[in-house]
Parts: sequence; C-alpha cells; structure tokens
Amino acid sequence: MRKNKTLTMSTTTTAASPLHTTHLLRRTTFNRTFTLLYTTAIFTLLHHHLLTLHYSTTVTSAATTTTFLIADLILAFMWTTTTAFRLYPTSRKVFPENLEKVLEEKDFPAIDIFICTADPYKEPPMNVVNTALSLMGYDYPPEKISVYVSDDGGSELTLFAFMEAAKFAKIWVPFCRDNNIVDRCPEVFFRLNDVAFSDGAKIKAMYEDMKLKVENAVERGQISAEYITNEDERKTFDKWSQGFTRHDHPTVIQVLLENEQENDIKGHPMPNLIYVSREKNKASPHHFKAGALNALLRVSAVMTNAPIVLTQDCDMYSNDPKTPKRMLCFYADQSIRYDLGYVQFPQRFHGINGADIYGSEYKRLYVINPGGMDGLRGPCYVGSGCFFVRRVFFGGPSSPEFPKVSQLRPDHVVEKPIRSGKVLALAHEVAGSNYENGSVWGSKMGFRYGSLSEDFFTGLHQHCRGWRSLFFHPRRPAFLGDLPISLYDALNQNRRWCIGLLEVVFSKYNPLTFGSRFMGPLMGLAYAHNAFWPIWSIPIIIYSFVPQLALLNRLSVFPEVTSIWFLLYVFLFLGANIQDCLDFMLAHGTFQQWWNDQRMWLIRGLSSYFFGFVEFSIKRLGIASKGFHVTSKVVDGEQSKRYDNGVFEFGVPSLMFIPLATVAIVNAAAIASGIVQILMGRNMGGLFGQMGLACFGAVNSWPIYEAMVWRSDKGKMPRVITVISTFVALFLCTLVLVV
Ligand SMILES: O=c1ccn([C@@H]2O[C@H](COP(=O)(O)OP(=O)(O)O[C@H]3O[C@H](CO)[C@@H](O)[C@H](O)[C@H]3O)[C@@H](O)[C@H]2O)c(=O)[nH]1
Ligand SMILES: [Mn+2]
Repeated sequence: MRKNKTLTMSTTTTAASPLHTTHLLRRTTFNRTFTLLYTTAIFTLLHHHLLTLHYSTTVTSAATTTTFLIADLILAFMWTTTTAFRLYPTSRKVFPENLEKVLEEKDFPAIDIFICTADPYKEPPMNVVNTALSLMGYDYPPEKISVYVSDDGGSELTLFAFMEAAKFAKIWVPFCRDNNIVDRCPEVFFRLNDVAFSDGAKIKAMYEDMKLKVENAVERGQISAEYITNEDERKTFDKWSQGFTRHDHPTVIQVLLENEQENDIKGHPMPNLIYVSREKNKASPHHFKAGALNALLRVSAVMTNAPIVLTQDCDMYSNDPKTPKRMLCFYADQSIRYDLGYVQFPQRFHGINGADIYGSEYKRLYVINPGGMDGLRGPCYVGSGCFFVRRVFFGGPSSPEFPKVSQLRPDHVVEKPIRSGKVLALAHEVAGSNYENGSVWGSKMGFRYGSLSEDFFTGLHQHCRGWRSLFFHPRRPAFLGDLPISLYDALNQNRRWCIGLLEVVFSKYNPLTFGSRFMGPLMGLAYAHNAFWPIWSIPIIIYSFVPQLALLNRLSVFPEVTSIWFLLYVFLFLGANIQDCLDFMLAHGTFQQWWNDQRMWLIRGLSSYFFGFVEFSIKRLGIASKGFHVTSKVVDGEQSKRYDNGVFEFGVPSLMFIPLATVAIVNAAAIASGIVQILMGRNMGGLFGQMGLACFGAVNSWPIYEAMVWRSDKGKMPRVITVISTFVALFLCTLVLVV
C-alpha cells in the first residue's frame, strides 16, 4: 500500500515538476545542413586530387599531390568524426527543488568519494587536503559521505596533512553548513571572502596554523616530533620504517574519521575519511591511476560500499556544494536509471589567464564534445568529476559479473563498523599488490588497464557493454582544478594522453572496428575522434612544411587564385575554422581564446601528438617507457607571473620545441622568398595560396619568434633549440632547392 503511494506520487511529480529536462540546441538544423554541404565539398576536393594525380606528368607533381591527398584524407576523416558531436548537441537542466517530492533525505544513496594523489612534491598535500575538505563539506547528509584518499606517493607527509585535516574538518564542515558557504574549499574561501562574520577569523587562524604545519613538514621532508600529539599517531608513522619507499611498501589504511564515532563541534555526524596507500613492490605492476582506483573500489566496498562512486583528481576541488543533489536528479529518475552508468560533470579550471594561451581549458574535449555525445549514448569518462553507479564496474546492465568474494559485490550490505578488526583486515588484503593476480580486475572488472588514458578506456568499455552515460554542465562549475602553466608541462600532459589513446586504438577495443558495433556508428566516430587525435600531426606537419618549401622553390602546389578550385580550398579552410570558432564562442569562449586554442592545436600537431606517436611506437617495440608522468601542480612565482601576462613559457630544452621553431623559421623564409619573387615582378597567382598559408603559419608562430629572438627572461627559447632548429630549417630549404 505504502509502496503504491510513493509510486503514484513519483509519477505525478515527474510529469508536473520534473527532476530534469533535456533539449537539442537551436544550432542542430544548421549543423546538419552544414554537414551535408561540407561533406560534398570534401568529396569534390578528393575527386580533384585523384584527377590531378591521374594526369600528373612529373614525379614531383605526383609526389606533392599524393602528399596532399594523404593530408586531406586524414583531415577529412577527423572532420567526419566531429559530425558525431554536431548532429545531436544536447543540453540539460535539473530541478533539485523537486527532489524532495520523490526521495526523502534519509533515502538518499550513500556516496564514496575517491581522491587520487601520487606525489607530495608535485601535488602539495595542502592542496589535496583542500580538495578533500571541499568535498566533505557537500550539502548532503554527512553520514552518507565517505572520502577515500588514495596515496600512490606512499607519503607520511600526505597522511600527516590528512590527520590535521580530520581535526580541522570538525570545525570547517559545520561552519560551512551553518553559514551557507558556497566556496567550501578553505583556501579559496579565505582568499575570496571577508571573514569578519561569525567565527570566521578564528577559523581562518586555525586554517593558517594547519597550513603552516603541513607546509613546514613538506619542506623539511619529515614530521617534527612536536607535531605528533599522541601514541596512536606515533604508531601510525612508525609504519614508515626503514625500507619503506614509495615503490616498495606494505598497505597503509588509516581511518581518520568514522561517522558513527565522531561528531563535529556542533554535534552532527562527520563524513568518513579514510587514507589508503595500497601495497607496492617492484615485482607487481601497479597500473598507475587505474590500479589505485581499483584498489579503492575494493577497499571502499569492504568498508562502506556506497552505490555511488565519485572519482576526483587531487587538484579538483568542489566549487558547488549542491553538486550531489544535482546528480541525484538523474539518479533518482527511475525511467533512466536502468542503464545509467555515470554522470559526468565537465572538468573546469581556475587560474586560466584571460586568453588561455595554452588552450588548457580544452573546451572542445571537456565541454562542447560531451554535450554532443550526450545526445547519443553519453559522454566519455574524463577521469574526474564523474559520479558512477557502482554497479557499472561489474558487467553490463543486464549481464552482471560479480566478484567471487561476497564483500566486494556491489549489492553487499556492510554491517560492521569500518574500524572493526575484520573489516580492516579484509581491506588490507584487497589493497595488496598481489590481490589482482589471475583475476579479471582491470580487464573485465573495475577501471581498465592497458592505457595511460585509463579514463577514456574505461568509459569506452562501459559504453560497449551497453551502459549509457550523461553529461551535465551547470552554470556554476561543479569542480575546479589546476592546469599546467608552462608550455612544456602542457605538451607533456598531452603527449601522455596521446600514448594512452593510441593504446586504445591498437587494442581490441578500437572505437571504429569494435566500438561502433556495440555503441552504434556515431558513438564509434565520437570515440574515434579522441582516440585518433595523434594522427592530426600528419596533416599539420605536411601543411606546415610542404607548401612553404615549395614556395621557396617557386613551385605552385595549390590552384590559381582565379580558378574555381581555389574557392573550394577557401571554403574548406574557412568553413571548418568558422564553424569551429562559432562552436567555441557559443560555449562562452572569446575570439582570442579560440585563436589561441587553434594555435595550440597546431603546436600539439607539431610536437605532442607527433612525439606521443613516436613514444607509443617505441613502447610497442618493447623499449623503455616513462609511464604515467604526473603533471606538476606546484607554482613557481616568476613563471606564474609570465603566465598571467600571457607570455609563452619555453625555458627547458625539450626536443618537442624543435619542430615548432623549425616551422617558424621555414614559414618566415617562405614569406621572404615570396616577397622577393613579387618584387622581381613574378606573377603570384599560382603561389597566392602558399603565401597565405605561410603568413598564417607566421602569425601563429609569433610567440616562438619572440621567444627565439628578443626575449631575455628565463622562459625564452633555450639557445640550443634555436641553433638546432635553424640548422634543420636550413637543411630542409637547401634540400628542396637542390632537388
Ligand atoms: O600512478 C598514478 C598516477 C597518477 N595518479 C593520479 O591521477 C590524477 C591525474 O593525474 P595528473 O597528472 O593530474 O594528470 P592529468 O593529465 O592532469 O589528468 C587527466 O588525464 C588523466 C589520464 O591521463 C586522468 O586520469 C585524469 O583524471 C585527467 O584529469 C592525479 O590526481 C594523480 O594523483 C595516481 O593516483 N597514480
Ligand atoms: Mn590534472
């Protein structure tokens, strides 16, 4: 009887006061029409190339035509994949105020929050603590929240920071709740707000005190005896005895807060807070972040086994305490619940300079494209800001594959307190480095192994198994993270992703051959778009060198400016760029940000995409590979000043800068040669396209000229790179002139 009542109630409220709505964006019709038009243009160009090839009389012209045919085929393929994002661009709204009509607070699902950190020197513990505090402060029943911190750095410094955080949280969480604070990341709150009200000033002093202690410990690399206040803490730190290194140590699990035991200073229960550093040794592979997440999946199953799991990078703090309630608007909707695997919020960043010189926002990857996939079977998983249904890690929606150990099953109900001996013993066992031997963890269960882009691979796998996902982009960013502020860091991160993506391309789960069979062709294309990123380097390299070198050689490779074919080129070039720019600006970007974003696309094509490809090949051949190189989140004062002023940071002599500098020089040389040819009275009709392209290259290379020629700060281009690149450029130019 009661059940019935709830049921009718939920149906009526869904109709009259929905939990969420979804609609196609207004640009949909335009996008579809343009797709048809552009596809026709592509086919016309390819046809034209084939004809030219057929009728070419010299080896040089056959070779150049083939080169451009290859470049254009790849560009055409990549453009085709973008249509997957453009045919069903979707946007959603949620109505958390209607939540209480369908779900009482006591029936809210519990949430296990996973925070991964891997290195106390690249990821300062104080920042990780801030992330954790912001999440513990969620506007959600605290007894339903458990925060698990995975420390792959195996550092007592991080544990120490969290011990301090556990104490501070008892003051911070009620303070946020009682004052209805929105910025629940303490660092951000104290930076942005005047703390004159309530106990603000007192709490700020406590926060500063904690920060001082933690930063002091990190600086000294050890925890002073005076900071250790009781026997329990001392015993814990004793685990870091001799022989304990980050690559070789036993499991450390420390329950720092337990909600049934501890209350905040106002008497409300606290969320659980658990520190986990899984066992590591050189003999067993640890699979980087995916391995860490799988260990957390098991440890959390044993301890709390919440039906919802939120994964967070250590730098991604919560920027909106209402986020879990917004997520619930989807989760509580029975009509979509059955095969809903995860709800992905976009990764957004703080501290971006106005023009976003490194395109670090990745607007297309994180905001635009997921909205497009949301109209299909849902967005990719991007590693952070994602609420999973725990069940998604164990088989398809209608084909569950549960672990043998009953305590690890997603339907297992935990009855014992998390500090009980049995629970802790099992938790240690499942975090052991040999636990996964001979099991399907990482292949069929949990997060996927085998790719450095474990997030992309995991999401793909889940979609292939029949799960759907969903994208929600609230106006106020749900999470904000750090971004690389030097070109080298930005490119290195991108290179790691490329290696991971190629690992997916060359696995059984290739999005085109395997994926599209199980997810449908458009989803296959959408996944392929990301997976094939690195091949963009081929057309970008070709178009950065070949027309320019031909110009130096007075060889015309594009149609005459007066010919109709030239118009086709103009249409293809402008069409793609303008549509891209519009997409970007409609997603609240500025023109300048778009310009920098397209520049970064070219820069990546010449460096990280290409080097990622090279490194992937080397790895395939069985030669050394670096593994997961964690992006540094530490800020250097001077560097950060340059970043804020929009100045490119080269500084380190990286091989990746050589193609960039070489292209800059070759393009400048091509322009110079073009000008000389004009002055000599040559008819430039046939070389107009090449001259235009060289100018485009040079304008894009502006920061590189600056860094090579007239900057003197630490971030300028290292002299050795300039010298090598000049030689390479000279070599290329003479080679062409000789041929
Ligand atoms: O062995 C490792 C390596 C990394 N991490 C953690 O993984 C997260 C992401 O690492 P980061 O260096 O910040 O990489 P990004 O390139 O910024 O991260 C993006 O790309 C990764 C895949 O390459 C995804 O895992 C991330 O979620 C996504 O934000 C961080 O919290 C790390 O602490 C681990 O826990 N163990
Ligand atoms: Mn990161």
